[in-house]
Amino acid sequence: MIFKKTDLEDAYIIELERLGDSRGFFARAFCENEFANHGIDFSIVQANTSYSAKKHTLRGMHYQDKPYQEAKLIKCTKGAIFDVIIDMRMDSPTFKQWEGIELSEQNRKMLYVPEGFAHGFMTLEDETEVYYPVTQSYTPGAEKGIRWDDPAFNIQWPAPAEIVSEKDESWPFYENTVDKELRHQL
Ligand SMILES: Cc1cn([C@H]2C[C@H](O)[C@@H](COP(=O)(O)OP(=O)(O)O[C@H]3O[C@@H](C)C(=O)[C@@H](O)[C@H]3O)O2)c(=O)[nH]c1=O
Repeated sequence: MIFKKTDLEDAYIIELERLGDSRGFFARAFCENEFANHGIDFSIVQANTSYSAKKHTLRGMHYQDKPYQEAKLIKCTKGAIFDVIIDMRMDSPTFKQWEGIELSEQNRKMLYVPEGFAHGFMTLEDETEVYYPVTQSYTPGAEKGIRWDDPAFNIQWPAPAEIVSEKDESWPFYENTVDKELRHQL
């Protein structure tokens, strides 16, 4: 696995290290030891698949509150997404910064999302599937979100969002509530 630092502290783009032969190639999609070599303890407790029928469906921006924070390893197995993370850790040098990367069936890249980051994506093709192991069980009471179009972050999505869930439409704007909640947790 090839780990490449992103501009955000502790987040990585991971590319496959292909061992090719006449059949095709073999590559690790996860390796506990290689993660440990990068200082990451990634203990999978759940793995999710999401399917979106339509291009420009947007899911996000999601995270779980302390003590249920989760790390995620995002891989697009069919179609393509613009995957976005925001560093929500108040003590991080990249606090409140966002980064986006295209993950696709073709490029086979993965994004390692550390605990304390909000995560979301926009599909770039119809019939897109995303597969992602996570390090925490789903905890509905700890589910949090911020709006994908929040001016506090100004995420540059590649297209207007066409399909968004009611839940994602109803997340608060950061400056109104999230900032106060996060400060309260410190
Ligand atoms: C996330 C999740 C949802 N659900 C249920 C709740 C609901 O009935 C249905 C759909 O949930 P949501 O609308 O929250 O699904 P979705 O908007 O796809 O949520 C996901 O978005 C991406 C961006 C992430 O980063 C994930 O961690 C997760 O938050 O599935 C579970 O049972 N387990 C889970 O782990």
